[in-house]
Amino acid sequence: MSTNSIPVVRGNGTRNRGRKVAVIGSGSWGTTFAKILTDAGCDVTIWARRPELANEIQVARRNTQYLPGINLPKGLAATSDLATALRGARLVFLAVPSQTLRQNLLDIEPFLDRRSVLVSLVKGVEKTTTMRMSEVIADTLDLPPERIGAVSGPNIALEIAKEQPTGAVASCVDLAVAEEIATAASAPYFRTYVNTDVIGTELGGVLKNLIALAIGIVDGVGYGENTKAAIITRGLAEMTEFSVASGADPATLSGLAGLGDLIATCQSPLSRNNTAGRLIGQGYSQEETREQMQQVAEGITSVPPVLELARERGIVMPIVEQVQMVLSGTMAPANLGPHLATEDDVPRPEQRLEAPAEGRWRRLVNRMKGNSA
Ligand SMILES: NC(=O)C1=CN([C@@H]2O[C@H](COP(=O)(O)OP(=O)(O)OC[C@H]3O[C@@H](n4cnc5c(N)ncnc54)[C@H](O)[C@@H]3O)[C@@H](O)[C@H]2O)C=CC1
Ligand SMILES: O=C(CO)COP(=O)(O)O
Repeated sequence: MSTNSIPVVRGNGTRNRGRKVAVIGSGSWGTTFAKILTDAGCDVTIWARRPELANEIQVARRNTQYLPGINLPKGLAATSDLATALRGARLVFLAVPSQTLRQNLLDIEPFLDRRSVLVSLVKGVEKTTTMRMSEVIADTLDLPPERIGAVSGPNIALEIAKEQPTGAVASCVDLAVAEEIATAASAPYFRTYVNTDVIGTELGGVLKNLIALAIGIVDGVGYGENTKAAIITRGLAEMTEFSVASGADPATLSGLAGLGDLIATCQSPLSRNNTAGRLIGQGYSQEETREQMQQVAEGITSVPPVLELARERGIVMPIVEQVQMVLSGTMAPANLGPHLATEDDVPRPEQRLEAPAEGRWRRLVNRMKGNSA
């Protein structure tokens, strides 16, 4: 059963004394998350692929490429050696691109403590398998679900690195483990709640990226707030329906990992997915957009596998379908929008219900649980 949004007391430095944790990946989110954990009082080592970046973090207390202008905390250790990063770490936070996670897991496997809990901070699905990141972890390392967690929420890295306050959800099927993760990751400017709905927590982070792409596209075209509000609102309905059909609790999608992250990503010019969409809306090709982006925009990679899963599950996602058509060049960006459906994609009568009604979600949940009601 999911226990949504149970607040966890903020870390105060002493609660985490002696708690050894590792962060794998030194991009914008890995570095910011390492700062949160350090500020929460954990003993943190961050791993960077490039020794020069590890050195910059360790010595200059900076990560100028990913977090310009941010001073990193003194206690944060950095290394490019996996064995050093992982030694004694009970919690291992993963902040690498979704498409490299499987290989990164194989690389870290020899150095993992046999009690380690692996926590995904990644908001993508694996393209070749359509797996969520917790599934990739279980598949690669053969870990039980009690040793796999996810953290997600409205978490634009640079804002948090500047200590602008926000929250997130730590999720694990074992509530005690979710609480352990949340305690480690609760700093004065970062409040972490817990739930046991890993599927909903992960899918919220994956799916909001697709809606943020749509928002970026219509922004690039020059449409205003009505268009964006319609896409956000209908986007949340698509996210919820897909997630529930995948086994999630609908309440998770109304929380920080769903609606919260959707709002942040759709509104922020710092969002890479939003920015990628905007470039596409302005007429740049997908290739040109990828070239211009210096950082990961997970949504572009997630669109095809999410649509594949949606079709398998009998879920219709008109906005995500339209994003796919724009990305593949078969629809003009100016035609994206729920109000602009062409004759071919006019919603079927059952899709015209303004929101997926409670009863419809309940039927989906029952179907997932094997009940016929
Ligand atoms: N930046 C943000 O605000 C947030 C990002 N996330 C998620 O965190 C994940 C990581 O994203 P960011 O740190 O933002 O990306 P980023 O683009 O800032 O950094 C990616 C990092 O991965 C490294 N990398 C690239 N290929 C690699 C490989 N083969 N093996 C290991 N490392 C490799 C890069 O060198 C870089 O350090 C993504 O799934 C993203 O959706 C989640 C919440 C917030
Ligand atoms: O996940 C994020 C905010 O919660 C970051 O979004 P982008 O990957 O679009 O920058």
